[in-house]
Amino acid sequence: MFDYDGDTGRARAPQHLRVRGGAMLSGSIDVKTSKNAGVALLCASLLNRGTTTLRRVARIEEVNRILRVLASMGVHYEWLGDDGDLRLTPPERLDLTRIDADAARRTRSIIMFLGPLLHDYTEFELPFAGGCELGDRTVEPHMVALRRFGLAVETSQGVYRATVKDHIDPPGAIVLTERGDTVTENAIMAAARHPVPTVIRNASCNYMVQDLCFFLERLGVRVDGVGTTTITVHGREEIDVAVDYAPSEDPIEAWSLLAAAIVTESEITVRRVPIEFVEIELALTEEMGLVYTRSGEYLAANGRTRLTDLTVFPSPLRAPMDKIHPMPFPGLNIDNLPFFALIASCAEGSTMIHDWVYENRAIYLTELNRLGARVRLLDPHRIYVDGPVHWTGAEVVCPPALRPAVVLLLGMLRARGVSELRHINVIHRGYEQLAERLQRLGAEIEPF
Ligand SMILES: CC(=O)N[C@H]1[C@@H](OP(=O)(O)OP(=O)(O)OC[C@H]2O[C@@H](n3ccc(=O)[nH]c3=O)[C@H](O)[C@@H]2O)O[C@H](CO)[C@@H](O)[C@@H]1O
Ligand SMILES: C=C(OP(=O)(O)O)C(=O)O
Repeated sequence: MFDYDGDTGRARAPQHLRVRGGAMLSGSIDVKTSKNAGVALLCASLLNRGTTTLRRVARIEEVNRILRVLASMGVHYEWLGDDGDLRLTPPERLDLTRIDADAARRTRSIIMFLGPLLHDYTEFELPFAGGCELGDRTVEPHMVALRRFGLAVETSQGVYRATVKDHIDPPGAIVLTERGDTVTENAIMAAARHPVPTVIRNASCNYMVQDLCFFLERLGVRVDGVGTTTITVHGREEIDVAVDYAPSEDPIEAWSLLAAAIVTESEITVRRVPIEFVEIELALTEEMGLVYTRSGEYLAANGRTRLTDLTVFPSPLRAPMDKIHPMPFPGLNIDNLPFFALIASCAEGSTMIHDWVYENRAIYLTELNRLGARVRLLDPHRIYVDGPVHWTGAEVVCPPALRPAVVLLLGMLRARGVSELRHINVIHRGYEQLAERLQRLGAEIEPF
């Protein structure tokens, strides 16, 4: 399994990690900005004729892939310094005939080009959306929403062939058939340059959608109802603004780091946690026995998202009374669910975890059994996790899914002896220098 270097486009050799488990972690660590807002904002930059500057963007493969696609269409981008500040300058007209299909097929986020592109292009092709292997992920809700903006899509030979009608009736109120994050973002971006206000119902109000709305406000697009499931977008036909925006911190990275502390029974402080987006995870884990303190709140650089610093302490955990399951925000985030397999393995008793969202993701969590965990697969969506576990080192190949791969790495931090995690490139898709940052907290990890 090879991955590609975002800057050079060259195939990267597989990378592996050797982990000596058992080290206690200590100190504090800052959460980086989110992958999912990062990719949405890169797509949203296509709405703007002016220069888009994004601050502290996570330097991860998912971002690199979208950048490669944007560059292949003629967008000029440059990293400004070493802090992840990124400037994007669009060409007069995009060249949609030369899209980097290889980079595009490696990400699902490419689907979010549809909303911005339908404003200026009447016919274009995009490679099929790809990404982690989590089972089928529908694109139909995107098509249902975007059809109202005149988009028709035929699929053949690995591409979406899009045509856009010249004249459409105002879409008015759109009811999304799924409360998905990227479908909401696509509908918002389609509405952002539509001259008549569009109401979007059953909208996701998750963190990346909020960041996108805050960004659009900076572009002069009024968005009412941010943070609720009914959003009204007051579009502007032309957007030509030199915009500067800083997306907020990643609740999934925050929860990954808190899970690292829990599994290693360490005391660490995770700084810059977007608290609103991990509140349920935290409340649930508190019920399981987690002891933690939180600082006062302060605002993220976007001026809107509330952040806090969380310090977790070694705590004896017990299994929760009820099953753990995800829900659209404000529910427990589906991308945080895999970390509960790890947390439940540290708790006394049996925990049922129900992943109704993805067809394939729960299955990968049984890989924890190689480290001594007791994860029983009831069906493709439900697992029972028995704890507490005596973790032992093992050699494991990363599953082709980001979060389960990180869950394995964190399990290895606790496992007695030496473990090897192979083909960790999948982790680079969503985490910047995770191994190095864990090392700084005291984890004994060595790349090879
Ligand atoms: C780039 C990005 O932002 N990715 C996130 C986004 O992907 P994205 O928005 O693309 O998620 P999908 O549209 O694939 O939805 C995930 C799964 O949930 C199902 N579904 C979703 C909503 C709903 O109301 N009913 C329903 O059944 C879908 O059919 C699909 O099987 O949201 C996912 C679910 O939160 C997260 O895991 C991804 O990290
Ligand atoms: C499933 C995920 O994201 P994506 O939509 O990018 O595949 C994830 O972040 O775990």
